[in-house]
Amino acid sequence: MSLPRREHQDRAADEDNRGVAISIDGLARSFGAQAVLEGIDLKIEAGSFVAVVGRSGCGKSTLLRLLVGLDQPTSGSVRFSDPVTGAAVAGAGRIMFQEARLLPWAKVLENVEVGLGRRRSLPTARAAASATLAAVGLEGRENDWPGVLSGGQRQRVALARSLVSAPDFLALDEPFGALDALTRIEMQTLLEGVWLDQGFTALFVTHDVAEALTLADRVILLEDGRVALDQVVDLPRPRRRGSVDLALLEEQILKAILGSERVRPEYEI
Ligand SMILES: Nc1ncnc2c1ncn2[C@@H]1O[C@H](COP(=O)(O)OP(=O)(O)OP(=O)(O)O)[C@@H](O)[C@H]1O
Repeated sequence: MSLPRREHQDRAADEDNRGVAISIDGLARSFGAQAVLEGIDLKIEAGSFVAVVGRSGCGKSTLLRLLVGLDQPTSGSVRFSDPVTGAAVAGAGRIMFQEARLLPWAKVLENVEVGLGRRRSLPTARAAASATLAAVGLEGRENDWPGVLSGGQRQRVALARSLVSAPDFLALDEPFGALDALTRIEMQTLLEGVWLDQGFTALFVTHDVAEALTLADRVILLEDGRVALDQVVDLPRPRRRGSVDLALLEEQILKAILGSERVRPEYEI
């Protein structure tokens, strides 16, 4: 099932846009003597899609965990605010991981309802979970057990569980990293569709620079605990995979990550 698409530009002006603006100031996190994040300063526009890339261990997951309140910073702050009034709002973000982390003893629909927290006892919970499941292309699979689903279908359920509460911010930690190449493209298209439709602010961690450029308005490179590159991706959607524009940006970001002398010939344009 496909979702209705709205143009990105239209969505920015849409009063129903529910994304929050995020202001990250001097955010630092150390584990013992290891300073993982050393002072991250970022302003994230409400409803934007920001990708975070960087070498393994540079602190991408640590940043996401701090943003959704799964961890506390050593210093610095994160502020979520209403884009219209500027008033601070309590962070109501959700996070999606590389593994679906479904409850094996609960059916698909119940797994989605888990995303509602205490609101799952409301009479509207079941309908909300069904509608969200349909929006991720799993209509009719409500009563399946997670064990019978493919990896891609399990990630669809995980996405539905993240979205059912209508979050204003969604953090995604390599959500498609374990999927095969074709399923990954399908999931990227699905995610872009629900993001365009629902207007939440998205922060997406990936090792795959091409994936970041396909989806994001902005690509942030983390290195040595800081933002080493902040690249705006001002290309129309849906982006054409393999286009020259994307390839040029990919080369630039890979050079920033690997160092220009270490970019292998296949990345040269
Ligand atoms: N709870 C923790 N206790 C101790 N060290 C931690 C903890 N969480 C993360 N680290 C360390 O912080 C560093 C950054 O980890 P993080 O998972 O944020 O990196 P990453 O960029 O997401 O890596 P990858 O791309 O491999 O997933 C690593 O050296 C890791 O061992």
